Amino acid sequence: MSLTERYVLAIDQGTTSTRCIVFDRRATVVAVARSPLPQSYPRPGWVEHDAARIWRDVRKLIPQALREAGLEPGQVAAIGIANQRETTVLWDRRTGVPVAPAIVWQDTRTAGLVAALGHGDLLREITGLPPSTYFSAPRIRWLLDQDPSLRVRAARGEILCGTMDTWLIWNLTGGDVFATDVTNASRTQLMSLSALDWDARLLALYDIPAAMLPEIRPSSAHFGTSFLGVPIGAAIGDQQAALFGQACFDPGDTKCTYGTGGFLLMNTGPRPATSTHGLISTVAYRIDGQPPAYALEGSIAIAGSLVQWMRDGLGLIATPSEIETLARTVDDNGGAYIVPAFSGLFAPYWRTEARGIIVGLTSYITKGHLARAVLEATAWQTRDVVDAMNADSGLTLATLSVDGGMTADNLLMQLVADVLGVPVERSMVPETVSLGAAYAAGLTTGYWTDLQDLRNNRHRAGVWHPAMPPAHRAAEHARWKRAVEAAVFVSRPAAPET
Ligand SMILES: Nc1ncnc2c1ncn2[C@@H]1O[C@H](COP(=O)(O)OP(=O)(O)O)[C@@H](O)[C@H]1O
Ligand SMILES: O=P(O)(O)OC[C@H](O)CO
Repeated sequence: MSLTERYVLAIDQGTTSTRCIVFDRRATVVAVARSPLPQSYPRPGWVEHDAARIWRDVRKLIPQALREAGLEPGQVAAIGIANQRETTVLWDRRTGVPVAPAIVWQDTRTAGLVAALGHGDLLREITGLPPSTYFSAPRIRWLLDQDPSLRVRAARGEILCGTMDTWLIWNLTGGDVFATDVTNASRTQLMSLSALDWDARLLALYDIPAAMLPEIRPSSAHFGTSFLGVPIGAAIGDQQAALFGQACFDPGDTKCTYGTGGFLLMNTGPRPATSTHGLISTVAYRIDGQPPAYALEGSIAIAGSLVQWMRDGLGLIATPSEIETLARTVDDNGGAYIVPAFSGLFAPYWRTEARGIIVGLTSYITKGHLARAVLEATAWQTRDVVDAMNADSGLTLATLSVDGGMTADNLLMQLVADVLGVPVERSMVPETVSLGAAYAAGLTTGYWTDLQDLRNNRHRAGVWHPAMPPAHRAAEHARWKRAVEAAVFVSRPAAPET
């Protein structure tokens, strides 16, 4: 069979679901198999996943996706893995059984540990990341602290540690390959962003034995052979995978994935950028044999979840898509602004203590104005991150590539273009995370030749051009900024993890 008749299978192991998607050479989705992933909240601030279930789901979904596509394993050229980042599991090398539930990236149980650890400047300098419960290292430390015998066994290499990519690779290869990729490793807070290797100073600071950590490989590289006999050609963090799937290969190329939250990444080229404006400096991807590409990242905590709150908390809409219909009943926000700092403000503010507010209320305000303010809040939060990206990178955003469930909202897309003053382009393939993993895997095995081959696959489902007069944009921006100040003003005392 010729190479062009084959397919690539991507695994997208996300926070709320696991998906297996089969793509053809033109990046068309041929089949999708998915399974929801329950989250456990055993205590306030704790969020856990059952890692054994995640593996069982993947084990089941791969054949399911192949069946749906009508394919034999021999027709699959490569498997690529994209995964929720930072979520961490420890397991016994001999039995393959996790020693505890996986601790999810949203979990804040390590707040006290992070505050006590200090060394914020050192962490930022080596890893590009601020001290936070968000990253893996505090979780590994916390797990090892629960049982002193674990640290001893980890030092002997009997207990292994990994993010979901590592866990899946280890299981897919029957325990043969214990490896992660640079993007996932860059979110552990144990890897040097410039050396792209585990950093001895950080391992000492966190008291984590090197023997329990996987080998770090490029994102697009060989990760062994899966149980199907198909090579695993990539592992890459899901937000970086979306950047790759959007073909953001050049410095300045930027994407935003609008789902529950919003994740913006800007490709900053072959050297790490230093952020002085509240962004994370991270690895975008690395293709085997090539220099790495770095990225600046800004996360918006509340985007689509504000729409969910309008539905579930306020009962103003019955489905997310109704937010657009409601917002279109008015011409503007009527002077109302919503700052959705439900769990503080993320990038670029990092004000954990801020709380959500609605300002500008008069008896003129209707639910239509509130719906409009909900969508505008996502647009202005995007603007805040983009301003920080332009300032930190010295580059200027030319267009924003977007994907994710919330991009179904055409009014939101127009508002984002309006407040940024640049075009917004929605990708034809909504599953950009999976596509990025497929691309990276297909490059490894020669299914796709090079980045140009991937660029040729890029098609836009829609483009929105800025239509807001600049003076109006500037005035609205100033009012949004004052609303953000008010959200910080109504703050609660700072939580220790900041
Ligand atoms: N038409 C819409 N307008 C606004 N928000 C929407 C619309 N459709 C979905 N959403 C929001 O998008 C989110 C789901 O997007 P998705 O990419 O599936 O998220 P995730 O991957 O984070 O679970 C939900 O928070 C939902 O409220
Ligand atoms: O699984 P998602 O899409 O919510 O992404 C999670 C992020 O990788 C967390 O950093």
